[in-house]
Amino acid sequence: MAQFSDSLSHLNPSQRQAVEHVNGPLLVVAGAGSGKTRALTFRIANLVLSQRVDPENILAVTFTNKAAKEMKKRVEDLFAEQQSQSEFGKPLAALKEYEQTKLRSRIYKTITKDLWIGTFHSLCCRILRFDIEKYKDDSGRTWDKTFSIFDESDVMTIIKDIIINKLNLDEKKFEPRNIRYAISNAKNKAMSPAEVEQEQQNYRGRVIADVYTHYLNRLSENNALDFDDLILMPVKLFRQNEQVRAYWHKRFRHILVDEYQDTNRTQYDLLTMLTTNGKSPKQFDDWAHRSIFVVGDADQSIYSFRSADFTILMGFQQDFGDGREDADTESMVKLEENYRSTSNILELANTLIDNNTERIDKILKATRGEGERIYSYRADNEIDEAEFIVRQVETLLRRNPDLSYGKVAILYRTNAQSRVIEQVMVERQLPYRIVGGMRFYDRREIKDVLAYLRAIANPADTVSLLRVINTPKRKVGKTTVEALVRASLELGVPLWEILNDETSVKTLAGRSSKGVLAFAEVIKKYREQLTTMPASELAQGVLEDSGYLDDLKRQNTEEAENRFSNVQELYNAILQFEEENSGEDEDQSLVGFLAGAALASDMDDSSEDDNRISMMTLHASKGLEFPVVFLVGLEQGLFPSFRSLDDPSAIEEERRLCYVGITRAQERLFISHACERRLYGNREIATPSLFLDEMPENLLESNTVRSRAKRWETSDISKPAAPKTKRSMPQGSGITDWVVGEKAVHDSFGVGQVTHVFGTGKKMCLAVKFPTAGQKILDPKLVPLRKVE
Ligand SMILES: Nc1ncnc2c1ncn2[C@@H]1O[C@H](COP(=O)(O)OP(=O)(O)OP(=O)(O)O)[C@@H](O)[C@H]1O
Ligand SMILES: [Mg+2]
Repeated sequence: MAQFSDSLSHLNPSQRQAVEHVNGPLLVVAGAGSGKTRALTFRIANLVLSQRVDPENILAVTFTNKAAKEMKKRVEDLFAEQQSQSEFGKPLAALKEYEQTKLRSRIYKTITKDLWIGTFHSLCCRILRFDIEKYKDDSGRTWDKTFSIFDESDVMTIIKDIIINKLNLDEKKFEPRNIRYAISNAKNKAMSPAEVEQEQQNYRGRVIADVYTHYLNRLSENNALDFDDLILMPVKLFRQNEQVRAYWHKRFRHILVDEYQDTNRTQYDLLTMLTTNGKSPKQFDDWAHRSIFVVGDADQSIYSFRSADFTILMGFQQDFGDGREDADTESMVKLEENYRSTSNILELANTLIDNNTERIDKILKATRGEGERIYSYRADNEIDEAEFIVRQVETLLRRNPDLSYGKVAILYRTNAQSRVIEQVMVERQLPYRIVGGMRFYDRREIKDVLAYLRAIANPADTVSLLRVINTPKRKVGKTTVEALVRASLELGVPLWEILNDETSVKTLAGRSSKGVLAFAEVIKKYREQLTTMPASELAQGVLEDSGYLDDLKRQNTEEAENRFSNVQELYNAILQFEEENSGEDEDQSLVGFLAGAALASDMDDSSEDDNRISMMTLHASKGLEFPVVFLVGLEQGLFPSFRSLDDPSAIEEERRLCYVGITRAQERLFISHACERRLYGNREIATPSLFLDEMPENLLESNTVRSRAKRWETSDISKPAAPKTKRSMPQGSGITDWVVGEKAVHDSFGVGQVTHVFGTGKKMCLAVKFPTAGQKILDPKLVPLRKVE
């Protein structure tokens, strides 16, 4: 019978050493395309298939959804091949199609359910779905399992609301985006609002701390987390609760991390706590049945703006390797052969990265032939650049029958660059897809549907309720919404409690109350069926009852049709989720689906095999490879970016990004720059990138003699005018007849106590708590309310 160890012959001796090193810590460092990810996936297969490790004991982490998907696919292939040999005695390809499908679907289950392969965010989300109820933050805030995950636009909505409406600040002086950035930074450094204030010691620091506090409250009131919390919270929970930590430590006996150079401190803390159960790695003495295996390349560290720190990679051996008494094996393996690129491409990459000073020299030898020279194109402008790409793709495909659109990638520095290229591709009818660009889950209609579902699943999620309270239009105006929100804030109860009470809604919403009540009715109806109705049925029901689908149909425009088919695609995703989780003890609930959706990226990824040109930013291209690569926009101020121009270490990071881009190419690499470019609305003369200057002439072929780079002096990127500051709600100062604490008699509800007085004079309303009917908001001018003497 074939053994998995036979497959190890597809590895070189160093890779094999890495794969077969079973317990203890191991670091694999190596340049691009040297088979790090391959070693990691083989190692997973080897642990399960040769070492008989239970898949549940394995955790493999990486940074992007696309990379995680790729990793799952590679592991699935290895498992399938092995299973086919041992069950049928022949290779997978020799099986009948239905046998292959059956085998693969069985393996797919193991890989997605037992084996944890995913991004840091998805891993943490899964942990929190088990244990979040055991967590309490420093101010006693708590969350429950139905938590929502707020994305960047939800977060900005909250921050803006706090700055403008809550604190009445000028958003021009305190730009929401900057404040958001400061808060995220503080969170990642585990700083509390008080510590932020202390550190800055000025008015701005006080404002940030203030917004930060309100923001934290708002998240917990909504039973929601942001992306920073997803990783921080498990770390804090592990510090707080030894039992929880010990459970996960025991479970993940083998931890594997790809792209380790991009870990930040929090992620490092999480990994260490899982590995050593809170002990310092040096003191940890139970390596007999566990391992931590990390692979990375410091030259590909490109996420310092998200606090990634490649010194963590460099410190691995010191942290985990040295000083261990049972360190009988080496704790580091180097891989020195590149299997991906032609030697011309590799030499270009190696020469470029050699200009960085903050690096450790390493060897990366080519194993493939010289290949063709790199073609460098100087375009007149961005349109000419796009036309060049399209022309080249057409020619390459005509001349080379083995090539197809799916083997071509276009990489750029910023998302904005894609538009012109897309336009030309559409004109020339070339199929393409944007990888990780406008995410499926960021589209308006998808966010609307998810908001409905989140509002149903999580009663505290006010942000979602507000998103759809008037979508489709139900004649619920801004004033009504403000009145409802104000009441919930003043009473300190979730908005839902107000919406769920007919009397209160009628009082506050007046003529709009019909729309509000209809909306609340739908949410209520499905909330009652949350645990009994399958997620797909629930989604369909809510979309029909809310009028959302009808509204799209009625619009009868191409755009609405598009949106309609996206909504259908989401429905398909829910069905798929249910199928994948159809086992007895599996989570098929709406809450389970929503957690996955919050973390998913581009749904286009699912059609992996389709034959389209891939377009993406350089950041999104990490870990991937393509036979043909176009690296565009090599201009000063664009790549390297203008922000990095006066900062040597930022330039080094841009250079690493360029290194990542070049090393994605297997056979052919095209690089281009334009002499003039319109970007962010301004037409600018562009100067070739300094990186072009650093590339050896003998490797390049070009449509022009290159001129030496001149620095791009200025970059006047004007910001769009900020919207006008909203006025805060007027505060009356009249005297009311009613005071808090007074008793009131209502014809139907009986005797109650006034708990709150809203507004004054004609606008006055009361919140009254009745022993049987609960809290109601009432307008004493409209309903008979008597005082009790
Ligand atoms: N020993 C080997 N023999 C033949 N091909 C190999 C070998 N190791 C890796 N490869 C191939 O080389 C290519 C690069 O491998 P892989 O993606 O694992 O590299 P990597 O080091 O992870 O690259 P990156 O740094 O870009 O993430 C892949 O196509 C892989 O299948
Ligand atoms: Mg890799």
